[in-house]
Amino acid sequence: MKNIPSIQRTTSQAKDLAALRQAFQGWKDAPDPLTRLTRRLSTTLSLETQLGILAEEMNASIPFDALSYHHQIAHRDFVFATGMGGPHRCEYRLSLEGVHYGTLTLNRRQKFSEEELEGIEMIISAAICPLRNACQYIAIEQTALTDALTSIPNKRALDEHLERASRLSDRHGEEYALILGDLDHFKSVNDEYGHVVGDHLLRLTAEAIGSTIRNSDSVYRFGGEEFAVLLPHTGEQEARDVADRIRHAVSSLRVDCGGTDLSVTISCGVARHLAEEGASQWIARADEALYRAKAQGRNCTRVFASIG
Ligand SMILES: Nc1nc2c(ncn2[C@@H]2O[C@H](COP(=O)(O)OP(=O)(O)OP(=O)(O)O)[C@@H](O)[C@H]2O)c(=O)[nH]1
Repeated sequence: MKNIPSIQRTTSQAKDLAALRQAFQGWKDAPDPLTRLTRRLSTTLSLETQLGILAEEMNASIPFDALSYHHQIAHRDFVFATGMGGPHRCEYRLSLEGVHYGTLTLNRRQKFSEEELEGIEMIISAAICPLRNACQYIAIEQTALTDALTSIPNKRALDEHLERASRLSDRHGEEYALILGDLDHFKSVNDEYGHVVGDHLLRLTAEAIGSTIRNSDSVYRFGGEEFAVLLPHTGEQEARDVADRIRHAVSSLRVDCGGTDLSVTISCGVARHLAEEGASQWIARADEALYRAKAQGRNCTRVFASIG
């Protein structure tokens, strides 16, 4: 075993420790605005909460009438705004190591002085690293909830949304329906035309389903060639109609495979949410309905309630 030299305490170390103790006290009690700002920002990875803290701390040093922030993260617009505008504005494109992290705008009724603009830049410089971390956190979270092939939400996102829908349905009596759709004989598409064509068809299917449903509905890639659609404020009959529209949209897809037009069909199972039911039971009933649709000839819709 290697010998570890014994640690000698020197007078300079004692001084360093005293300075550390003093710095800690200062950091803990946060007398200066930048220390307080960075300390508060480091307590959260929520970009919204961070921007609220930034607005509060900024306003304490440089009063403003409105602060807004805009950034596109993982193809989605993130917008934060607080206060009401004013004719004078200063805008900052936030960036760190060449990467853009959004645009921050301050508005005020009075013009900003040079000293104030300098102060704003100092505050932004102190906040940029935590803001970068929060932006990256959103992007990572988004990636974890998105299917890489089709760019639509994945099964993990569906599980989260179904749990939330179950709770809302129980608490407020809102109607929710779930459609599970599974492409028919998809294995033979891969076998005959190859995985590249299969992948292309999966992307087209995701788009076709997405363009068939309302804005308030959401589509997910549930598994390999299986999709799910969650429909708020939707009863059984309405959900069946949506499933039939999805079937029509998917069967209308054509992929040109060197002279032959490839087409597919999809089978759908529908289940509305039942009181006190958790996400997994709800999915299981929709899956049961889908199983019936497959067993009863494919390219058709079956609703769980109508079984038996
Ligand atoms: N190209 C491609 N194929 C996939 C992907 N994920 C799953 N698959 C394929 O989807 C096929 C699913 O086959 P099966 O479960 O037998 O179902 P099926 O052939 O669609 O038959 P039915 O569902 O009974 O109508 C398999 O060949 C999988 O390899 C993917 O990401 N890309």
